[in-house]
Amino acid sequence: MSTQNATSNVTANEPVENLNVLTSTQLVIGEALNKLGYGQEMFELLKEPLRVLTVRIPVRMDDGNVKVFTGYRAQHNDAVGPTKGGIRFHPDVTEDEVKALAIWMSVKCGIADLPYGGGKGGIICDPREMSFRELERLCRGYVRAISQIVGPTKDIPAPDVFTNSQSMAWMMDEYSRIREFDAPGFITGKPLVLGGSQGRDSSTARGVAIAIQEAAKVRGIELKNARVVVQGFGNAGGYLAKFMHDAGAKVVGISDAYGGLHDPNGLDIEYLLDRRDSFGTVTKLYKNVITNQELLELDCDILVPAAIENQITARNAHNIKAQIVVEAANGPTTIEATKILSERGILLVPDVVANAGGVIVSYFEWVQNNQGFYWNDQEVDERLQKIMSRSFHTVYETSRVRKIDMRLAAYMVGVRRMAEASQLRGWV
Ligand SMILES: NC(=O)C1=CN([C@@H]2O[C@H](COP(=O)(O)OP(=O)(O)OC[C@H]3O[C@@H](n4cnc5c(N)ncnc54)[C@H](O)[C@@H]3O)[C@@H](O)[C@H]2O)C=CC1
Ligand SMILES: O=C(O)CCC(=O)C(=O)O
Repeated sequence: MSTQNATSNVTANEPVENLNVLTSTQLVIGEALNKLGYGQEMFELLKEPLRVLTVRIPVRMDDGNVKVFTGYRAQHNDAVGPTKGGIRFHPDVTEDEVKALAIWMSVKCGIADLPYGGGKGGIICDPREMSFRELERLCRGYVRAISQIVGPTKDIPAPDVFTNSQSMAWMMDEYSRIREFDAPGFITGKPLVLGGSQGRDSSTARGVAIAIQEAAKVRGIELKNARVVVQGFGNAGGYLAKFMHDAGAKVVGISDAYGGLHDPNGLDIEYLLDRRDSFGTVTKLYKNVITNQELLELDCDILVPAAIENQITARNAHNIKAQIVVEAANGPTTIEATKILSERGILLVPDVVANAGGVIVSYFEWVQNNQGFYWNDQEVDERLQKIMSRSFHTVYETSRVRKIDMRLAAYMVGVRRMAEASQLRGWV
């Protein structure tokens, strides 16, 4: 093993804040590997995905014209097992973003001790502007384009931003047709009747709620009447707002891509969920909306970014009022902002710990598909609870003992198994 500094080819003190999620992730990976005693070779292996496929997907639109979409599938590291991770449909998808998302999946699976490496997919598109049938054709076209590199024992996709159980159903059907056998274990997040798991729909938020409970406990905050702000009102944010409301907390702010709603006395979450569309949009129905930036700076006890990347940055980290920030979204806080929050004594529970509930129940779904025997709601929930609280405390203790922030602690915990497996396979 080389003893050279693992971060040597990434600039550590950039004068301008780094908003590139891939290079900023590489900094943390490098720092974690250094602390674990690994050198440059391991960093070279883990700093990028092993495989990234770029595909062009022609789709016949409803008006008769053909539109060609660009998509990606990245597989970070499969030393531990098949790669796993969601598929994102969003106009801002980039190759670097998909690569970073795949690396985060590896770290997440390492912390939760799931037998997977990380993968992720994305298509540059705006599903809010597409019809149901156009979306079906896009989902099927994407599966045809990536079918050679995915599969139940190779790489198992799942939902992410602007994809859902219907998208998974189409993708599973297309894969089953190509392979000429029924293949429910190819993808997770499916509808229940197609081999989905109880609890997968709400599992990301359920996991975030468990992380919030544990964080509140260590900070001595009562959840009852705690003021919570949630950015993003889709799968993760919507369920989370409901769980917080059900736990007796006061959800004083929520938002979607078009703005936020604020009521210091608590919002009517049931009503808002009822009025929300399938893309997690609700604020378009209101005149008095605040911006997403204003939302993040609201007076509250617990802040949950549950939308997209780079929302808490060096520009607004000094203005965050919450005592606890729990990342339901992937990558919502920059490295610079992580430092600022940590210096200000704010407890930041990072994405790779907090939002792992989704992939944990996806793993349960895959196990159930493989064994052909299905668990009830309670069995899923108990297993999820166990893994989530174990992950939280392992990372929290590492951060306390090493006197480092929870993000770096999480990476130390998360990369260890993948590094060891890569070494045992003789890759490094
Ligand atoms: N769905 C899942 O199982 C998991 C999701 N996540 C992460 O949670 C986050 C949210 O994902 P989902 O809830 O699944 O997506 P979703 O598609 O169900 O909802 C996304 C929400 O974010 C809002 N949004 C989109 N662009 C925005 C912008 N520029 N500014 C503010 N809000 C914006 C949308 O309006 C919507 O309310 C993402 O970072 C995703 O990677 C993490 C783990 C698992
Ligand atoms: O459920 C899964 O397999 C992946 C979920 C996901 O994409 C994520 O955790 O970011």
